[in-house]
Amino acid sequence: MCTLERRGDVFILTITGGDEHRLNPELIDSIRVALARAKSESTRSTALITTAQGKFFSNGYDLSWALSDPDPARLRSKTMSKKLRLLVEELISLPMPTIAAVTGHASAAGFILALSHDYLLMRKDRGYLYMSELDINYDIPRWFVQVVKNKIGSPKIWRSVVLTAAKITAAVGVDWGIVDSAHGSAEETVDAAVKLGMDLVRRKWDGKVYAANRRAVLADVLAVLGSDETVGDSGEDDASQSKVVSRL
Ligand SMILES: CCCCCCCCCCCCC/C=C/C(=O)SCCNC(=O)CCNC(=O)[C@H](O)C(C)(C)COP(=O)(O)OP(=O)(O)OC[C@H]1O[C@@H](n2cnc3c(N)ncnc32)[C@H](O)[C@@H]1OP(=O)(O)O
Repeated sequence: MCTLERRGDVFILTITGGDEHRLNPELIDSIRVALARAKSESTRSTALITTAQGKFFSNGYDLSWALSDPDPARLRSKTMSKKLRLLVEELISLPMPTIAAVTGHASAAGFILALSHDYLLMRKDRGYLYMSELDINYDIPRWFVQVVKNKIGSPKIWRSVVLTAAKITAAVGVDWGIVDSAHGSAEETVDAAVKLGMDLVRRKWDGKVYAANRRAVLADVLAVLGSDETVGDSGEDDASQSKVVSRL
């Protein structure tokens, strides 16, 4: 699950445990509760850092949980997708700057979670940013692509990220304009994130204005997030399931 601590004027949301931090409803809700608490305690001088314990930031959706869905209507995958979209919208609407301190692998939905922060700092000694859908035979959701396009400036990099499923190290991420800065270890990454957060809170921006302006910058993502993208008809065979679930 996750914890929320306050270090001076910076909130640190940590996804805890040594597992893959797969994004299922339980973990997503735990993160959302922490965000709501940070929001309730926010002032003109606060910032949020999201990080994780272990070798994963988040290895993406909890596919085994979703695939074990007894409901032919695939309610589990719809629930997982809807909750992640709510979480991303809440991050985009948070009245304070947000920083992802990526201290481990961030795959697919986990990569999207990291990208949904204003800043992305990453350890350079290990960890990949990895949009893995092509490698695991799933169509990428349109809203994932919208996040990639909003956050990454070059169509050639979109192609590398989505159409080659590149395993992107921090150094390459800096090169490609995805990672703001690369650091020697998980601890150094979090320390750098705290320093960045403290620098940002010194500007004493009005959180409501910050959130409104971020929503304007990410209006294209919000527009796609909100559209009711549901899974297609049930009962399709495995081969076509990726088509079925591609609109999650
Ligand atoms: C059918 C109806 C129901 C539908 C059900 C589905 C519902 C959901 C629909 C999906 C919709 C599409 C959208 C999908 C979203 C998702 O999130 S789906 C899930 C996505 N997740 C994944 O695909 C998992 C991907 N992860 C991995 O493949 C691996 O975990 C990893 C990221 C590649 C890491 O590998 P791992 O072995 O786990 O870890 P490590 O041992 O740390 O690393 C492997 C080797 O790499 C070396 N390494 C690590 N970092 C670096 C670095 N920065 N630089 C260089 N090398 C590095 C590391 O040392 C290891 O090397 P070796 O020791 O030599 O192996």
